[in-house]
Amino acid sequence: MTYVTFPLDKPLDFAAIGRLCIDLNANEIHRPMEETMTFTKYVGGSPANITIGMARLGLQTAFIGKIANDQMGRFIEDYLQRNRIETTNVVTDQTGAVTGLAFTEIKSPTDCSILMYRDNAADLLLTPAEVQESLIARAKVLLISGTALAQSPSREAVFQALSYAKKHGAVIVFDLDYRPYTWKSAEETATYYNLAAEKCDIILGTREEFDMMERFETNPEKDDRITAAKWFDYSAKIVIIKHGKEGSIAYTPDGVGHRAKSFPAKVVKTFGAGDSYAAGFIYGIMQGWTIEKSMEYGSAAACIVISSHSCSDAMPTAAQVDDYIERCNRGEITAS
Ligand SMILES: Nc1ncnc2c1ncn2[C@@H]1O[C@H](COP(=O)(O)OP(=O)(O)O)[C@@H](O)[C@H]1O
Ligand SMILES: O=C(O)C[C@@H](O)[C@H](O)C(=O)COP(=O)(O)O
Repeated sequence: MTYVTFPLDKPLDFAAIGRLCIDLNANEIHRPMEETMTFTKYVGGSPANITIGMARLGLQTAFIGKIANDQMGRFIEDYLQRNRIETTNVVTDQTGAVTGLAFTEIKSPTDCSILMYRDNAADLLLTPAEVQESLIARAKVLLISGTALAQSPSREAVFQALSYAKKHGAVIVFDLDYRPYTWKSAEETATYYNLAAEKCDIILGTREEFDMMERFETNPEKDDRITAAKWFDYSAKIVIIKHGKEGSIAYTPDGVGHRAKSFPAKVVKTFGAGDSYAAGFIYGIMQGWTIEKSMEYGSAAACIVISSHSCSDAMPTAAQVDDYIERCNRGEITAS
């Protein structure tokens, strides 16, 4: 059964809009941030990670965003280009804004946290006029990520991108990517998330992210089926609710709840799971695979990333995902 139809005549497989940042991941793991002395620098930002994931899987990709006019901004642009990601709509800020930083603390395979430095971050300064309609017109898929809705003018830039995507028939994916510290109030957050979600074909988020969106609704049992059903009255064809290690469930308008097996992983850190899962899942759906097979692919990609030190740099190729699945099926990989 096909739930989403992609405009196959378009040359660009995937475009994402939003945050381009830096991850500084603790080198000394299994200790708190207070005792961590050194970090390794990677490109970060959830939509950037997903785009890197899609490029590694062999797709034609582009990014729409704004970088700081500094060494960090140039590092990000160079990394995207080395990964064959089109940067014609990566705009350089001219106001002195800086690159957002995410310092990660890896206390244990299950206890990780992120300290974000996002004052005057360049990515939130992308304006609607800077979003290239011609790029979105070429794309089969546009991915938006919730954090870009947190402030103007990036919020308006995302809504402008959504309107171009609708006009030109791109499939729209919404990764909720809710980072509370970027927002002023819970009411504002829920309002803009709901307005954006109405326009999207595929919505992916954790149970906690959907809880935030249901602030003005009644779902006392936090029932995934009730959560998903709302969006089928708008544009959604697939709604995925993620439950960490327990796996995820994908709902479709026919009322089916699709589940897929998850895989064991030797976990180094928990973050990066959602981004790699999104890349693997969207890739699978774009290949015309079933929802279950696509979810399985996303889960395997997630296992590879959480077993590694980085998020972006660890994004697997298709051969690496296939190999991981085969090794799991042969019982060669066990959980940590
Ligand atoms: N510890 C784990 N072991 C195996 N797979 C995992 C683990 N944690 C996450 N995953 C996989 O990654 C997917 C997304 O993870 P999740 O933690 O829900 O997202 P996010 O990183 O956005 O919070 C899960 O549905 C699951 O397939
Ligand atoms: O999104 C960020 O700004 C930080 C990411 O690069 C990061 O490492 C991360 O948190 C990944 O998020 P997840 O995939 O939702 O766990």
